[in-house]
Amino acid sequence: MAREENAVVELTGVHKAYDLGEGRRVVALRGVDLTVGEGEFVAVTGPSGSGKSTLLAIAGLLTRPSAGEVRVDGQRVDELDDDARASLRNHAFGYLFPFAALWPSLTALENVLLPRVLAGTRTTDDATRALALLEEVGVAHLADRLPHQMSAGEQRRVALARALANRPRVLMADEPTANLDTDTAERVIERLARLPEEGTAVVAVTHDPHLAARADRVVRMVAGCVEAEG
Ligand SMILES: Nc1ncnc2c1ncn2[C@@H]1O[C@H](COP(=O)(O)OP(=O)(O)OP(=O)(O)O)[C@@H](O)[C@H]1O
Repeated sequence: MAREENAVVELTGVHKAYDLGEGRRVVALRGVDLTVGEGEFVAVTGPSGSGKSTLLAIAGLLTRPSAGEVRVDGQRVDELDDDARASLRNHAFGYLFPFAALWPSLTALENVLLPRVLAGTRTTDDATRALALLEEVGVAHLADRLPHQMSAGEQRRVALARALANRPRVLMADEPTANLDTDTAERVIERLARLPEEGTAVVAVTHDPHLAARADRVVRMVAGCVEAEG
């Protein structure tokens, strides 16, 4: 298959089977091709169990495919060792899940700074930028709060700020608006929609038509295959 020049993440012929033990397995992906271009916003939709989260986990280097190829900036990454994949995750990817998963003993600001510490790339203006990221999603006034001192929606906004701390090449978002009130969901969608112009591509698994409507491309999964793109 011809490779696109500006592709950030490329999946080619990706299969994924989960082993349930005793010889049983579930086939989650059946030969998926997906290309995410630089600064592109891709929404992934489809019924429950169709393989959306598995696709996101493989494209985000959180899971290895059973077969097929995964490339980041043109380089094969499915066969890299765990350390190299972890380093790439820290430097090139941001992640957003339907739960905030903040570090409970760190304040909101410290949570946003954490990816910089983990990537070993901290600079003196990080705190200013972290505060600006919190400001963009309307929670800068909570910078000193611990996660348990914030509402679930506030924690999710802190998690979005944290996902952007390393200026990722790609943000992998799994149901980023699930269980959020309308205002918070709208705020999250607006922030995601601005990322492409900042050079960050977005892959968002979603059931939310408001979010899908803002994407450059909608990929629909059915039974482990990409059904259609629109
Ligand atoms: N860790 C796992 N072990 C075994 N089977 C799994 C595992 N994760 C997912 N599966 C199975 O793989 C298939 C695809 O699951 P996946 O979570 O990717 O679907 P999805 O489209 O994201 O679903 P949903 O919209 O319900 O979150 C399903 O049949 C699921 O039961």
